[in-house]
Amino acid sequence: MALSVFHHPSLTLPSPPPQPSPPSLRPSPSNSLQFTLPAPRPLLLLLRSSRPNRRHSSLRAGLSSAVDSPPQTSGSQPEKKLILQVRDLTAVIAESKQEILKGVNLTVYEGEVHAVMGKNGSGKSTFAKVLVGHPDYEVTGGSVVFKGQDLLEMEADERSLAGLFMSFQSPVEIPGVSNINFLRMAYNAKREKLGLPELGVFEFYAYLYPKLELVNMKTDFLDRNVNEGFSGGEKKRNEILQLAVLGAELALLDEIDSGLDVDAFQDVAKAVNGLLTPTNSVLLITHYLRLLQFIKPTCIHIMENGKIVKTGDISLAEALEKDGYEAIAKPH
Ligand SMILES: Nc1ncnc2c1ncn2[C@@H]1O[C@H](COP(=O)(O)OP(=O)(O)OP(=O)(O)O)[C@@H](O)[C@H]1O
Repeated sequence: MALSVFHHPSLTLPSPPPQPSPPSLRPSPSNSLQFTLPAPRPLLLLLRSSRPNRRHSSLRAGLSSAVDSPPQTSGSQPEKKLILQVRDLTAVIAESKQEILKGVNLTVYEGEVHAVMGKNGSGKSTFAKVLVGHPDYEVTGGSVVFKGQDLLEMEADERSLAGLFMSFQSPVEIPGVSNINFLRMAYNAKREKLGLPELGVFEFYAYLYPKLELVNMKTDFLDRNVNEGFSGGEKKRNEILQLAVLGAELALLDEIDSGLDVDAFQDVAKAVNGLLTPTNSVLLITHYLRLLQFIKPTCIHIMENGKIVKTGDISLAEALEKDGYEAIAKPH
């Protein structure tokens, strides 16, 4: 799921590209859907449920030691804006109350790319999903400040409108909603929040078309239902298309490199790099050094058993590739 898009839509709306090809929207019954969908809370659709993820009342004291990014500024350089500050975040699975996050600490400044690595089941995806307010999880302690606001007090769609985007490891299918309708609804919801007029079908297509090129995606995918029948690689491209359209000040990208063929991997990595600006930030979850050689991280964090246990530079991922987790993921 971003505009140079990583910018807030209001700041980055391009002037309509000259003579876009007419949208491949046919005045068919299926297309009429796009005009009749209920008021857009499209990001909630991606979370599968509209159950809000409210902060648990019994907040506990932090459990782990802080592991932040290295110092961000030096000497006369202008101070960077703090985008995300996670302190001692704990969370459980809402249904079973099993604790998954056991005190996560992480600080992200504007323009930074953070990578979170870790063994299967260590809690990486849960961390990202908790940040976007996924209803499967309940926060039990700690704090998250996003651009100066208490993120945990915000509903999932408010988080998205505030500039947080997540591309899911297993993107959800949304039957009955075409990709272009979904994108337009989500984008117009952001514009509405900014007090901007909605974009009509043709205006939106003009805005969308260059982004399709960015991710090297065929227009055929616009008329198909969101992710329905998409291959794994097509879903990943579609996630990055969503990001390109919606923009984000912080994009959480969960294993965008998994299941991609060589060409798709390069397209996706290039597209993410193309969306990076000095003022937006990315948190990448990945298992592979290869992605981090394309999208250069500011820092790499290793998550183990629901905590970040180590933070370093690219050499951490290199050591991991060479020696595996046992060799490097020792709590300090
Ligand atoms: N909704 C859920 N219901 C039951 N168990 C869950 C749920 N969400 C997460 N878990 C469990 O929490 C643990 C952490 O899962 P998570 O998906 O965050 O791991 P991960 O580090 O992203 O793993 P991977 O690298 O395999 O993607 C796992 O043991 C997982 O089975």
